[in-house]
This record gives sequence, structure tokens and C-alpha cells, in this order.
Amino acid sequence: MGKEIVFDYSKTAGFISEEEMKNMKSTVMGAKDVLTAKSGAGNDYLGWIDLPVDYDKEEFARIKKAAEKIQGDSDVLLVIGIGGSYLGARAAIEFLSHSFYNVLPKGKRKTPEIYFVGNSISSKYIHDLQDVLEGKDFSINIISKSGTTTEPAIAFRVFKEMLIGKYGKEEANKRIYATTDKAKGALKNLANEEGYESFVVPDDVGGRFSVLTAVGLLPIAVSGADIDALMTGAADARKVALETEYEKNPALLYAAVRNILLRKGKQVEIVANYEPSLHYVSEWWKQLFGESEGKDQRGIFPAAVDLTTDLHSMGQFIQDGARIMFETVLNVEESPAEIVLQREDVDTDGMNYLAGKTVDFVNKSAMNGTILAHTDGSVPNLMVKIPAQDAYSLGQLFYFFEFACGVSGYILGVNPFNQPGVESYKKNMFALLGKPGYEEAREALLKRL
Ligand SMILES: O=P(O)(O)OC[C@H]1O[C@H](O)[C@H](O)[C@@H](O)[C@@H]1O
Repeated sequence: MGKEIVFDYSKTAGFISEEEMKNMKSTVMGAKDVLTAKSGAGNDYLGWIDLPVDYDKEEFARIKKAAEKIQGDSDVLLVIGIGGSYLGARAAIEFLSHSFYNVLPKGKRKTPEIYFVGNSISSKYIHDLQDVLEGKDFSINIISKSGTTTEPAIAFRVFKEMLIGKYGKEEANKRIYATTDKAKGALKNLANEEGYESFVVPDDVGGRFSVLTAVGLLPIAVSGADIDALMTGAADARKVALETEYEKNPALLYAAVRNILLRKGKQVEIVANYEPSLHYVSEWWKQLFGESEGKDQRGIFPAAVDLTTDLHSMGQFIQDGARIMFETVLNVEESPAEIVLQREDVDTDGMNYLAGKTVDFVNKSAMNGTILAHTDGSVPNLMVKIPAQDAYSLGQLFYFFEFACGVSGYILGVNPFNQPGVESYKKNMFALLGKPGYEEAREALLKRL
């Protein structure tokens, strides 16, 4: 086992006593048992628990082969998907790749540019992306578990047409990779008809828990990241989550602490990172916890800030505004890059006191100072220590949060694996668009607009 993710809640001492943590044990262990015995609500969607050790090896090999083909014949990969069919891949690619991956000069980046689309309904975004593709060879990975989601379906129509225009239908079909349900849905039917290479979102893995299936793995592999290490990290975190006693189990302790804080009125959890490349990990985390816990008029509202950036915008509120939140810091312990600050002859900016120090030392000092300031401002601070900015650590992080989320949702008393609330806006949108079958709803809505 490599260096493990650590969950540190020592800074909550003024808010949570050791006794409260002990008192929570039976509740947490009960929730864990319900999860692992698959006896709770939503138990049809627990395929993610064993995924890191029990995945389709043949498909895994096929993902690597497809990634190699895309790397060989494409300047650009378009990844079309939304929600759970988008955020995991983007989180991983941004965390594991060069900060300026897409604009690196040829030679410095050996893998295709990767653009995400189908995650909004913006004409401008689609139009501008068409400009980027001009003169470039490209492939498409269309990802949708249901195969019917509006945003990706619209983007796919546009870029499929462009692909066919460029290569003709036969070659275009060889450049389209469909990740969807194994048997049903509009996308699966189309893939069968057109002969796209297909990858499976397993029935028992919901979108927001699907990053370690082909949903995440194909785009991540195309970026050149090590998907074997990603799976190993997840498998090691699984072992820790399943086998470690409560007192030392990061996922269980995190689930316990956040529920104790919620019961004390802390209704918002802010995930804070100090690395821009963690931005989409926070976005992935927001969907994971937001869709899993936010229901039945309950839940912790998941928010995120990028620091130190947002200390200059949201810092005031976190320090001093309504006392409704706690903060969970994602700390990459070892920066993959080192920059040492130099001494200047004339110390006009007054920065010479930092000469000889690394930029990461300054970043970590900002982090430690902020944690103490926020703690003093009655914002309980938790920390997830990520040993390194690599695939192994990220695999652990994904699994750690997924497991904690399942346990935490059961402690809260909700079904963590459905998302009924997402349908309401869709019904209205379909009605307003004039989709067949929504005629009556349309009339009623138009009167209200
Ligand atoms: O993969 P898809 O079926 O296209 O779904 C994409 C996303 O959209 C839905 O509306 C759900 O709220 C998400 O949980 C899901 O991840």
C-alpha cells in the first residue's frame, strides 16, 4: 500500500468533543453495515463499492486500446456528457495533467487536446468550440448513462454532423465512442445501428459514482494518465474503508464529524482547495454530496472555494458572515513543482524576507494561517490530506469520498442513491419545448410565464 489519504479533524476540538465522536460510533457503524450488507434504500446502486477490485478486465483493456487509437489519430478528443458523465473525468484530467494542457506546444504534450461539451446549452460555447476544431483531426466520446439527457444529446448532434462532414459516415463512425447503458436507451440503439465502439455504465453504478468505470476511464486514459494507478489507489482506499476500525477509519470519521456538525446547525460545508487543479475535484464532490444528501428537505449544502483566490472575494463571509458553515480543506501535501523565491538587490516590494523560500511554503503558510483564522471565526475546520498529486492518491480520494457519502447519507436518513428532485426542471423544460406528451403541462406553464 502506498501513502494513504489522511482525514484530520483535530482542529474541531473546540466544536466537537471526543465523547461526541464516541457516541456517534454505533450510528456510523450501523450506517456502514446497511451500506455494505446492501440492505438500505437505493441498494440497487451499490456496484461502486466493489468496482476497484471487481471490474470488467476485458473492457478495461479495450479502454486502453481505444485511448491509444484516439491518441494516434486525433489532435482533439471531445468529451460529451453532463453531471456524473462529465465531472469525474474532468476532475481527474485537470488534477493529473499540466495546468495548461490544451495549449501546450506540440512536442510538450503527446496526447490530444481534450474539450468538454454537452455540459450546458450554450450556443456560444458550441460555436466557439467548432472554431477550435477547424483543421484538426478529432474523435468524440459521448457519455450518457440514460442516453436521453438533453444537453449531451444536443452537443452530440452538432459535432456528429461536423465529424461526418469531415470524414464521411463510415470513418466518422469509427471516431465515435459511446459510453452508455449496456442494453437500453437511445444512445445504445444508435451505437448498435452505427457500429460505434461502446463502453458500459453498469446498471448498479449511478452517474455520480461512475468515475472509475469507462465513464471516467476512457477520457482519463486519453490524457495519458495512469488508470492502473487510479484503480489501485481506489482499491487500497476500499480496503481501508471496509476493514479499518471506526477510530482510525478516515471515511467513517468524516461521515461522523459532518453529521455532528450538521446537528449543531452547520448547514453548509465548504470544500476549500489551495491548488487550481483541484477545482473540478471540488465540482465532482459537490455533485456527489449534493445529489446524494439534498432531499426530503434535508442535507448539508455542498459549496466550494478555490484558495487563496477566493480569500480575496469570499474570505470575508467565511471569516465573519452568518455562522452556518464548516470547512473541509483538500491539502495536497507534496507539490509536484518547486519554485524558489530569489533575493532582489532593492527590496521595493518588501518580499526579500521570503528569499530562499519556495512558493509552496508560502501557499502552505497561507493555508495554515487561514485554517486558524477560520477556526477562530467559529468555522470548524476539517482536512483531507492528499499525499501527492498523482493518480494513486486521486483513486484513493474518489473512493474515500464515495464511501463517506454512502455512510453519511444513511446517517442522515435519506436514500443517497436516487435524485428524484432533478426531474422537476426537466419536465417543465420539455413542456415548454413542446415535446410530445407534455401538451397539458405546457398550457399550464405558459399561463404562469
Ligand atoms: O449520464 P446521463 O444519464 O446523461 O446523466 C447525466 C446526469 O444528469 C442527470 O440529470 C442526473 O441528475 C445526474 O445524476 C446525471 O449524472
